[in-house]
Amino acid sequence: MNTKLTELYQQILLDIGEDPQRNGLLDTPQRAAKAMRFLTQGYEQQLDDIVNDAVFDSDTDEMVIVQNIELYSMCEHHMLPFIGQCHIAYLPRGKVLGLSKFARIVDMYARRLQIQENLTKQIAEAVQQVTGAAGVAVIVEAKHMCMMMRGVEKQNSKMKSSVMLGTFRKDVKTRNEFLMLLGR
Ligand SMILES: Nc1nc2c(ncn2[C@@H]2O[C@H](COP(=O)(O)OP(=O)(O)OP(=O)(O)O)[C@@H](O)[C@H]2O)c(=O)[nH]1
Ligand SMILES: [Zn+2]
Repeated sequence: MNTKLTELYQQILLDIGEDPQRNGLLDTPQRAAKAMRFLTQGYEQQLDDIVNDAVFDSDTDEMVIVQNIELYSMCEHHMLPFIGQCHIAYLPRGKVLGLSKFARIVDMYARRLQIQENLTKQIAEAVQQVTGAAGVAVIVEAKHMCMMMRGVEKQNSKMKSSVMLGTFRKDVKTRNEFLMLLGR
């Protein structure tokens, strides 16, 4: 498969002083292109397809939390990975979302070039949109390779970002209940 992206990776190898013809690198441009397509496949996905009508009627209005969803994204400044976890809570209002769909929503937005703040907001707004919930809370905690492998080279710092919508934003008690259930 000789796509444009494959050719560009060949060029990168030359540019960094490598020999794309040496044995170990022969298939590398193609592999790297395939990996990059995978890591950015979120651009080709739509929320409706991801959710696939897995929104079910329910009369519960109690808080639901999906915790520790792994997250692999890439920062839009350096195109280096940031890796962490996402926690999502919502207050259903007549509808609940299929459990796996929270992880699919996280992946859809994570597999794009992102900054963590925007990623957090996009996940929260998507959950709000598909569930019509009374409130949505999202926390993302992640380590950024651009801060670890290069730049300031800090190995232990972690970024935490949160977005609170609806009741989670307006009502301190609800927010505190969420944080308590998360173990914060
Ligand atoms: N707020 C935010 N900043 C991020 C995120 N990912 C990377 N950054 C930051 O984006 C900034 C880009 O800063 P620049 O000064 O333009 O780039 P740089 O010279 O490579 O910066 P250094 O990383 O400080 O070496 C850096 O401070 C990064 O740490 C993110 O998800 N959110
Ligand atoms: Zn970065």
